[in-house]
Amino acid sequence: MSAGFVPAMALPSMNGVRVSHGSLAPAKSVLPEWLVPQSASSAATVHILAPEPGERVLDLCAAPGGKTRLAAELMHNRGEIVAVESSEPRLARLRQLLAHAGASIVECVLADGAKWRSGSPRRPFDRALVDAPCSASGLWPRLDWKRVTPDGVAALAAQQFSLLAAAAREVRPGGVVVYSVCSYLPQETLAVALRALAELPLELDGEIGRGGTSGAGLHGGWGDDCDMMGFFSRSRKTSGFVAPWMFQSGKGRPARPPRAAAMSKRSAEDSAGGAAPAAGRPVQQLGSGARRPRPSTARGSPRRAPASSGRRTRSRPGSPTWSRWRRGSASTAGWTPWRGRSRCGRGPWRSWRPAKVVGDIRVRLKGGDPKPAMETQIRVADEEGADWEDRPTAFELDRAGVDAAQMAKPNLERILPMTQADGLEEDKEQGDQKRSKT
Ligand SMILES: C[S@@+](CC[C@H](N)C(=O)[O-])C[C@H]1O[C@@H](n2cnc3c(N)ncnc32)[C@H](O)[C@@H]1O
Repeated sequence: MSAGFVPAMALPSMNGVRVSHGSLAPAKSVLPEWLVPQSASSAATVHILAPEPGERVLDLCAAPGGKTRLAAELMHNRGEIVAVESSEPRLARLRQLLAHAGASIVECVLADGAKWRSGSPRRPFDRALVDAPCSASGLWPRLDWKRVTPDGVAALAAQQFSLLAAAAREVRPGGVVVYSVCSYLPQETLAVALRALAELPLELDGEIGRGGTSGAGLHGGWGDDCDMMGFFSRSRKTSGFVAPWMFQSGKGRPARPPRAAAMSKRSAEDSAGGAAPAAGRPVQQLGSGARRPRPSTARGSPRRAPASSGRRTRSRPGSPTWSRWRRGSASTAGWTPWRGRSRCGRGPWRSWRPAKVVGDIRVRLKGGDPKPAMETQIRVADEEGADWEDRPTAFELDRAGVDAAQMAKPNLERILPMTQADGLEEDKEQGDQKRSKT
């Protein structure tokens, strides 16, 4: 291990790494065939979905299949994944990739995910991933802004909602739905998630992240009802993503979430304030004003108190601003969903900024065959304009080491506390700003 490097248990447990310097091409040439490059955001999304061996999982927008493949891996190739894709050529790529990976539990289906029905209502899915088609604004600067129009974004948002509705329909009560897009735009992220919470029988896990959490273009506007996780990097080779945790309302919700302790979920009774919710109705009305009492967790430890109750409620369902978000006409005036240096300055949303960076995982490849080495850096910038704080680690890539690392627990425990601290910083900073204005 090189001097100055500290062990950071983070990296390999994500099952996905980011090559942040240079192109992926050299990385591919030194990576052994059995080690497949995947972006950190893609990997994290699947860890949020957290499929377990033996479960039934629905992947509604599956091709080219990186997330499906990782899901199959996390399930130890046991259980069932139905991977739906609407494009035939892309479905062919998906099949090829899965065959190459030996993921034999995946059934590939050519269909419009929004209309697809499993046909076996007695066997609903445990989890569903809606990795929806989007403007890909999070992929800037790879994105061609000319292709992104407000009308196009509105259409994508409508499609995302339809896909979410299909997922909500197919998932069992208590099952998990993860919605992810590579976009900063609130029409596709915030507005879709809010609409889903208001109109579908879905409920955010109120435990994770607390207080808006973690960049991703969603930092701030949600008070304590928001559970988002995002990775945005200021580096050029970056992708962003947003992944709200949601789960189907109703009985049967797991008392504790799989894998990440921080992802505990309310029981049906908790989420309805004492009474089990009626099936098919939204159980969480964010705009209702009243904050539910916070029950204790399944482990018996008290939940965190809300950081700043009542703060910034104007974007909640039913409010005029929320309606404007839905129509895509809301302005960001007086609302500060993003901080950080603007890298989106060329688009029609030039006043909107990328989220503050909350974390990034980088990998630098050194050496070559027969023993390539990876040098990883966990980087965090917790203030606007702040430079990265480097917490790198290095390890040698050999088959045994990587296998062991991939079996390790996901990195969410490490990332989530980071993002929670992030929310606290935000509270403090906004308080300071208010004070200096008055
Ligand atoms: C963001 S990509 C998904 C990436 C994929 N989950 C992965 O990890 O490789 C979105 C995919 O959804 C597909 N798609 C778009 N509309 C769809 C629909 N209505 N139903 C199913 N798939 C759709 C697109 O063809 C595209 O392959």
